[in-house]
Amino acid sequence: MNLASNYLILDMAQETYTYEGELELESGEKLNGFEIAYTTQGHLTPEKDNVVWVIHALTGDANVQDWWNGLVGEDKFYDPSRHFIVCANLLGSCYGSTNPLSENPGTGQPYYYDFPNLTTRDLANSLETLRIHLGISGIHTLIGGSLGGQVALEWAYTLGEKVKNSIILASNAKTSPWIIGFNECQRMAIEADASWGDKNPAAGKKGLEAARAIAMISYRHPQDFAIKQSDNEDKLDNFRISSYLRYQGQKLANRFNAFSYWVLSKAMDSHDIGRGRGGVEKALSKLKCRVLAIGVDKDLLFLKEESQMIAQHALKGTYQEIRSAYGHDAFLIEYDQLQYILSSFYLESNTNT
Ligand SMILES: CC(=O)SCCNC(=O)CCNC(=O)[C@H](O)C(C)(C)COP(=O)(O)OP(=O)(O)OC[C@H]1O[C@@H](n2cnc3c(N)ncnc32)[C@H](O)[C@@H]1OP(=O)(O)O
Ligand SMILES: N[C@@H](CCO)C(=O)O
Repeated sequence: MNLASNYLILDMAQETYTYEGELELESGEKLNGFEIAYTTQGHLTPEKDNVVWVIHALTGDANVQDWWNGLVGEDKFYDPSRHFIVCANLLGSCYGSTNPLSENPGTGQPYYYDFPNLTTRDLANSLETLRIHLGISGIHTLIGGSLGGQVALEWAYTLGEKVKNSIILASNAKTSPWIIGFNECQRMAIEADASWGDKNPAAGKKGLEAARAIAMISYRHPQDFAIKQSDNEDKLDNFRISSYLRYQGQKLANRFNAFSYWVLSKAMDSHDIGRGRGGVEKALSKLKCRVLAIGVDKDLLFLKEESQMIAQHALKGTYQEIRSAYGHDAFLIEYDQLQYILSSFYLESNTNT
């Protein structure tokens, strides 16, 4: 960890934080200790005013400079020579944080199907323990897309004045029935795999392939597929899009597992910033930070209207839009537009990072 260094440390290695207490979950269950894998890049200024905390999406990890390499890294918009960049692997995910394949301290065996249900609020609470551990008193910018945006919004609510700017990309304040429906179809695909139910890390792997293929249809726009996956020659079968979706399914199943996918997709379903707080609009109006909600014009999953709604009800909210045929995944890809939108946002408030 580079918190106290006087020197620029641009290299980043993943570290693990262990929380030894009990995390009380919204479900009423308790997680008896957990680990969070995280990375930091750059160093904290003496004023501790340069923290950029990034929260990854459904299948991301703590290595933000890899999956957001057009935005984070040396000479990029968020640059470790100026910013102290933190990214943690979400609880439940399989990239180093406690997840269903981790050992259940109660049994000495992996949790598998006994891993508790998590909500986006639980995920935010687990990040809060890491913030305290790192001695970060204030966050200049909290930023995340999709599931990461949901967790960021939840966390911004409880952080209050400890966060100055929240940037919520292709996300929402409450998960819509449309998104829950997509997630349910994906979990049905996992359940339809005969190996689901086995106590084995590979259980549900074929089902996960199908789940990712279903998800890809929601992450892209028909225009993107028309451009990239149309067949030129006359065909009766073996269409290009079929091989693309199968390939994407295999690619994910080779780097992820069905247990973490299940837990995180359920967490996404649970998201509702207004639960127990008098509703979504009231909760948004209580956010103390500036909120930049960025929608994607062709996002078929997290509709741009949902981002607009965040900006409309947040006390200090702004809406900006990415125009992209990629659809939902544009927030991971459209770097030029993102840089322009982010620059304008910081210029407007004179809160240069
Ligand atoms: C350890 C880790 O990897 S963790 C973190 C990485 N992932 C994340 O953070 C999650 C967020 N990232 C993502 O979801 C994705 O990486 C995105 C959205 C940014 C980009 O998605 P991609 O799959 O790279 O892009 P795209 O949809 O263009 O697909 C390209 C791939 O499909 C293949 N492909 C394209 N068309 C076809 C086809 N018709 N048939 C078969 N394969 C095809 C390409 O060869 C390419 O393969 P490759 O990934 O092995 O190079
Ligand atoms: N493509 C993203 C999901 C959409 O936010 C991911 O795999 O994490």
